[in-house]
Amino acid sequence: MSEDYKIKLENVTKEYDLYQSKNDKLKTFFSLKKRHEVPHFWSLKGISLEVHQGEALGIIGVNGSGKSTISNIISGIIPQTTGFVDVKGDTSIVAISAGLKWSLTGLENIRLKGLMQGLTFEEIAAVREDIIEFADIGDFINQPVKDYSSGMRSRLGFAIAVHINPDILIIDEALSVGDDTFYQKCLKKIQEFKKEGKTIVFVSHSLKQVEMLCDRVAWIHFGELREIGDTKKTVNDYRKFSSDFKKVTSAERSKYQKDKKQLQLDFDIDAYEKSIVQKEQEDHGTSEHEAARKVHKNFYSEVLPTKMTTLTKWLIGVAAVIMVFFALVTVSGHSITKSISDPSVLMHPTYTKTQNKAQQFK
Ligand SMILES: Nc1ncnc2c1ncn2[C@@H]1O[C@H](COP(=O)(O)OP(=O)(O)OP(=O)(O)O)[C@@H](O)[C@H]1O
Repeated sequence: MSEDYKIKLENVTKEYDLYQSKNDKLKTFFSLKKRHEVPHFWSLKGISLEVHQGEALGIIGVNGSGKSTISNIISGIIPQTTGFVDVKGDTSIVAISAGLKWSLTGLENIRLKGLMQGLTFEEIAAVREDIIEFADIGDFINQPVKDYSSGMRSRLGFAIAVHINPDILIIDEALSVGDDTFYQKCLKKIQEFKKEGKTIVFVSHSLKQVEMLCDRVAWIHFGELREIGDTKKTVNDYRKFSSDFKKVTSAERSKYQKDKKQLQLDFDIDAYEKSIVQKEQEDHGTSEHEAARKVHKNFYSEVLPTKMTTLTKWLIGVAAVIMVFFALVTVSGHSITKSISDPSVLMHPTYTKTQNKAQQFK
């Protein structure tokens, strides 16, 4: 892979823990046992791809294959579990389900997204009218977004995203709602973006839209990159898979999906890391130790731990015990040395001076 990229993903995985309830989540968080007891699902099983400046990359795949997970990782909405992610520039995501704050009005959302993108108040004011005109939602701009129809939300989300001037535009199923006039307006805007040399990631189930807009396409299949390359070839291969899949019996279809999902449940991250180490050794002739060190660094250095390690849990436990001890020492009125030599005194507080005096006059 070259360094001349706008977006780079290398061996990216995403794991979700499948907790039965919030209680289970809390228990696992504080548990000192290994968390392997919780079933977990690997939404991405190691994705590597690059998107270049001025390129429009389409992402296609069946429902639940991991397309939105990828677009959300690129946008910085969710972190990857392992792997290297580098995005050079400001991203703006347009997704049916992401971006807008429902309790705020349309106008407040324009301000919020503008500020989040790093625009000044003057810059926001300069594009505000264009956004309102593009979104075409009339007086609703002063209403909370929760009162909008899904089409209105989508129009506003798209209008904001394309007017706050991002380097990278990520469009996740945003064109599937809204009427034809708005759709044509969006297509025109995306084409303008392309002409300006901006980078686009386009997630869609509409193969026609993908063919019209994308220079290359990545086909994601049950968490894996099944194919990436020329739009026509990749889309045709995907069409062939879909039509072949429709021809088999529904029992065969369910079995195929069930088996694929099972592989996502059984995915072994350590074995995957080892396979990358092996490839690194073969490709660069490095020693196993050196390859393992390099791969491990790229695999985990980017990722903030989302779970407490056992050591952290122990340290928090010890800190809690010390805090409780000092609280009891203070309340009991005994000295620290006495409390350490005979902790049972903590259960028998000393009398205060006033109480002692009161005792004398009894
Ligand atoms: N928060 C979560 N917890 C558990 N599993 C999740 C979570 N978010 C996504 N998943 C699972 O990860 C897999 C990929 O989801 P994702 O939304 O990325 O797929 P998709 O290709 O965008 O699907 P669609 O085409 O239906 O939008 C799915 O099996 C989904 O159930």
